[in-house]
Amino acid sequence: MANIVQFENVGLRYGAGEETLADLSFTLRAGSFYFLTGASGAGKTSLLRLLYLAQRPSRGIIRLFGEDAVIMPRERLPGFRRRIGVVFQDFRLVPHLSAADNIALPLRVAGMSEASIAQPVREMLAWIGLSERAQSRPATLSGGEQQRVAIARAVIARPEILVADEPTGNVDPAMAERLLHLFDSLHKLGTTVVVATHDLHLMNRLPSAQMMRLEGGRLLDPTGALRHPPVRIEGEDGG
Ligand SMILES: Nc1ncnc2c1ncn2[C@@H]1O[C@H](COP(=O)(O)OP(=O)(O)OP(=O)(O)O)[C@@H](O)[C@H]1O
Repeated sequence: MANIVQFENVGLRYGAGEETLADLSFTLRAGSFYFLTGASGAGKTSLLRLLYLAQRPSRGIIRLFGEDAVIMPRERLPGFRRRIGVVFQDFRLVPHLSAADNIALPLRVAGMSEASIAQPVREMLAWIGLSERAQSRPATLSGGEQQRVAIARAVIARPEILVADEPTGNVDPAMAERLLHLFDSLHKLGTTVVVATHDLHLMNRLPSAQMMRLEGGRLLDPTGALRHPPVRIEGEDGG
């Protein structure tokens, strides 16, 4: 299975103080499911931001889809980001757009015609159980409903990687389980999934997932799944 994400000696420092993240070296396999855990402030959101290219590291190498993402020309970043779906901790739905239009956003950004957008949006709304609320604005939806719209928006363009930051933080246990089921069904379709969570119960529901654990700015590898032999990138080292 291909290595879809590779970090080598990555460090992240905000301002002049200590590094928030230090010596991150790990590999994520395409098609695997990872939980990212760690105490509040351990750096989970920071690691995810590095992963979806919202933040550049202070040092080290990050390879995504086999390419060096740190030295990548700025104009190529949007194309790369479109291959990664993100569920933000605070949803970040567009307030003046309906649920359907929020979900359609990535397809519109990708330049798809209106005629070809309608069907996948309808399917997504049905998948998250919100067909009846297609025209509702985010402010009129419950936290769990907004969460599901955010997830639908993150996955509608079929990203190769799905990153979710505390996606069950605002929902009851039954809804958390349902959301986990949504992520797992994507994973079964081949998407690489990374979910940051504090929720032990949730992690126990998916014993086959790999664990990433941040402590003191360093990454622990409790299931031994994060270190694989580095892949040789074409064109590197004269190769
Ligand atoms: N933009 C920033 N500028 C300066 N410091 C930051 C910034 N973002 C995060 N930090 C600091 O980096 C550390 C890690 O924060 P981060 O949000 O990554 O942790 P987290 O594990 O996601 O926490 P939580 O579980 O509470 O969401 C914290 O000490 C935080 O204050």
